[in-house]
Amino acid sequence: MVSIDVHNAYVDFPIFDAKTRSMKKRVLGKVGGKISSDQKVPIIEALHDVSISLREGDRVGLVGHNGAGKSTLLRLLAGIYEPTRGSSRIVGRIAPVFDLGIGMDPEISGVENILIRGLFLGMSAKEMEKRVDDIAEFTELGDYLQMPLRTYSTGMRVRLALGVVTSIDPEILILDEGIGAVDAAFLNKARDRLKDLVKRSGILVFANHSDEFLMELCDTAIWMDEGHVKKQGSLREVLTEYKGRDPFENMSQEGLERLGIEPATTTNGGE
Ligand SMILES: Nc1ncnc2c1ncn2[C@@H]1O[C@H](COP(=O)(O)OP(=O)(O)OP(=O)(O)O)[C@@H](O)[C@H]1O
Repeated sequence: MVSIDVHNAYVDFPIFDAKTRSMKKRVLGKVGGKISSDQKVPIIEALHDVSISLREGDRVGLVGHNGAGKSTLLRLLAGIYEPTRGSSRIVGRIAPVFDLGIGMDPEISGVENILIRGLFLGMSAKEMEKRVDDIAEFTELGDYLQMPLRTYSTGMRVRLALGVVTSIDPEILILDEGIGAVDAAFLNKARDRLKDLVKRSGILVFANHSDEFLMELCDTAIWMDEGHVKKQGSLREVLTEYKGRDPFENMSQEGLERLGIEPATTTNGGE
C-alpha cells in the first residue's frame, strides 16, 4: 500500500555566500521562506514544521504564492530532499515530474529518448518497449522519431516528453507546474491521457496555478504560505480561501462543461 507520512518536517538552506553589503533603502520582502540570521550563516527556512499524511487515492493540489515552499515540499515528498529536522516516510514507487524535458539527451533519437526517459521515471525496459508504439502515435512526430532530439522544436520536445510521462504507471505521481505550460491545443489532446495517468496513480500531488487544471485532476488541496501549511481541505474550500473567491465563479463555460458542472450552480440562487 502506498503512503506518505511527513511529521514536523523542516527544510533549511544555509546560504554561505549571502552578500553582506546593505542596500540604501530597506526593501520589504513579500515572498519566500523566512530568512533567519541569528547564526553566522543566514538560513532560508523553506519548510517550517510541516506534517502531512497521504494515502492511496489521494489527489492533492498544492497552491501558494511564489517562494511559499511548494517545490521544496514536492521534493521532500518525492524523497529528493531529506528533512533537516522531523521525519518523512515514503512507501511506493515515485515518478517525479518536475521538468518535462529532464533526462532527455539531445544527441540520441526520439525513440531512444522515450525509452530512457521511461527508465528515469521508474519503468522497466520491457515495460517501455511495450509502450513505445503507442507513445510514438500520440506524439504525431512520424519520421522525426528517428532523428536526434536536437533537431526538434520546443513544442516537438514537449510532445515527446508528455507522451512518455502519460504512459507510465506510477504509484506516487509528483507533478510540478511545468506540465501546465505546454501549448493549449496539444494539452487538450493530452488531457484524457493525463486523467488516465492520474487514475492509475496511487497518490497524486500536483502544484499548479490554474484552478481549472487543479479541479480537473485533484479533489483536495494544501495551501502553503511562508514554508508552512496554512490550510488543508477540499480543493474548492482551499481555493476559495486562498483566492478570496469561489473558483467556479470565473471558470470558462468549456471548463465547467468539462468538469460536468452546471453553470447555474455557480450563481447565487440563479435559475
Ligand atoms: N536550492 C535552494 N537554495 C536556497 N534556497 C532555496 C532553494 N530552493 C528553494 N529555496 C528557498 O525556499 C523558499 C521556498 O522556495 P520554493 O521553490 O519551494 O517555493 P515555491 O512555492 O515553489 O515558489 P514558486 O511558485 O515561485 O515556484 C524560497 O524562499 C526560496 O528562496
